[in-house]
Amino acid sequence: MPSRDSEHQPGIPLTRWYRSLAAASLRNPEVRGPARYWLQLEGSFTRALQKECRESFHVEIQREGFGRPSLEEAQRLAIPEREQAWIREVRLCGDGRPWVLARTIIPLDCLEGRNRILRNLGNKPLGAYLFSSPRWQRGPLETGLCAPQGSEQPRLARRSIFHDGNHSLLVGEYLLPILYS
Ligand SMILES: C=C(O[C@@H]1C=C(C(=O)O)C=C[C@H]1O)C(=O)O
Repeated sequence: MPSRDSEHQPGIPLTRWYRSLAAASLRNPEVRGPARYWLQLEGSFTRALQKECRESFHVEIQREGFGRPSLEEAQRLAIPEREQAWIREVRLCGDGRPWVLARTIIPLDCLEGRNRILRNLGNKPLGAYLFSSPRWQRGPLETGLCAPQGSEQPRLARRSIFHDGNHSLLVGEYLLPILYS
């Protein structure tokens, strides 16, 4: 069954998540179009975007701090419903314009020890940290269908959990149409 996330903050669209691209395609065949490459890319999204840039790539923080994840996110991460987490929302920008919105939920127990650095990433891409260490393993990619907003807002998204031993964090990436059209 797809899961519906209904408590998101402004900027990140309401999104219905599917276990696979095939399952999402039954609702919206657009996932099989040019966006498919980005939805299924296994390696670092940051690195792949950097390669597409002609001039520059940067991460722009939209929101970073403690907050309450949505109920759906808490369930996905198997953390208590009302527990605070570190929430990071950024725009990944190529050649001066945003290409992707990203929302990351980092549970409290994932911010301890060497992972304390996750609270101080600032404009450094999270992907660079996650993919620089073999400790972090990515779980399966989910495909998201976003509630309709403006024509320049995300319609499609991807999400996965990264695991470091017993600790997990949830990274959602929302593709702006300019990335693939
Ligand atoms: C997980 C990755 O990290 C990217 C960088 C992010 C950030 O800096 O907050 C957020 C999500 C990703 O798009 C990746 O590069 O694959």
